[in-house]
Amino acid sequence: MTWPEGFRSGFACFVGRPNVGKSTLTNAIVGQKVAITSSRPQTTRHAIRGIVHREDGQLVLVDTPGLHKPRTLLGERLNDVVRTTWAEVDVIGFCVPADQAIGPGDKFIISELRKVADRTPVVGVLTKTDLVSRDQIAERLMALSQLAEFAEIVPVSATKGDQVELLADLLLAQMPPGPPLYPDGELSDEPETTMIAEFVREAALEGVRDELPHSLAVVVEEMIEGKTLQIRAEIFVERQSQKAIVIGRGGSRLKEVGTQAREQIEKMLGTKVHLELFVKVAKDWQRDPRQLRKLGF
Ligand SMILES: Nc1nc2c(ncn2[C@@H]2O[C@H](COP(=O)(O)OP(=O)(O)OP(=O)(O)O)[C@@H](O)[C@H]2O)c(=O)[nH]1
Repeated sequence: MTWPEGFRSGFACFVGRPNVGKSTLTNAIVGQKVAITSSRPQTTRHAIRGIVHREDGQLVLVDTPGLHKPRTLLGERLNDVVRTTWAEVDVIGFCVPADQAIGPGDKFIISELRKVADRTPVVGVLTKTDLVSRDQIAERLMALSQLAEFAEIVPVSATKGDQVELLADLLLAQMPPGPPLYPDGELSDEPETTMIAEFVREAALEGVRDELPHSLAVVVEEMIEGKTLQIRAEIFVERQSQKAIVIGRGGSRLKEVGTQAREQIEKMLGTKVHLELFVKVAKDWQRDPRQLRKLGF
């Protein structure tokens, strides 16, 4: 396989105590729209939180549950999952918040990190820098640097967007050379996305096939991971009259379509799904190349 010269790709995760800003940072790095491929990524067993597509590389951010002091067997199992993730990613971002002193919780995590991933580069991330003074930032950076051997140390504010780009650069620099792991941009290349769209299409056509011959297309716009997988899909028809058919009296048909499609999707993915459907009129979409591509033809 060939890929652009100098291209890097791989997996990263953020670790740290609860509430240090890992999720906010992930969203800031990935951008507004956290476009998740699915609950079952192909190259990793871990939930993907977001993918950064860049000219020079691709950064896949994965989720890890928090590490706890195990008190139960379940706690131990959970910690095993955490450790497996740590051992499998290419770089780890270790987060501590600028508005709190480094404490025993941080030291515990770092020592555990070192046990399972002693060769994985760790980038020290000082989060929430907008909450403190410059002096305080400098002090905290010093303290952080004494905690462990970090490949890099960087102060960021996810809410202000300060240094977030730099952090992405630093993480990417730790990735091995390699091709993109996931297709860029639109989700339509994902086999699972295609299948989800197909389920919705099938359900929408059920019983009204004759009234809507072929003039119906479905695009999965967004999938967001969570306790339930949130899917937002758009059903495209050509004319206003067709829109009315799909929606039905008081939205009754669309509701049925949603229920039927959701059940199929849940069966396929094995997770709970919240499916939101929108019906749009795309006039003459069958003759517009740009629209066609968007609709996956
Ligand atoms: N001022 C400020 N607040 C932030 C920043 N990043 C996160 N926060 C806030 O800190 C809180 C925790 O942020 P999360 O991103 O949920 O933290 P987390 O580490 O993912 O938390 P867990 O999921 O519990 O592990 C939220 O109220 C955020 O709004 C930041 O850069 N600046």
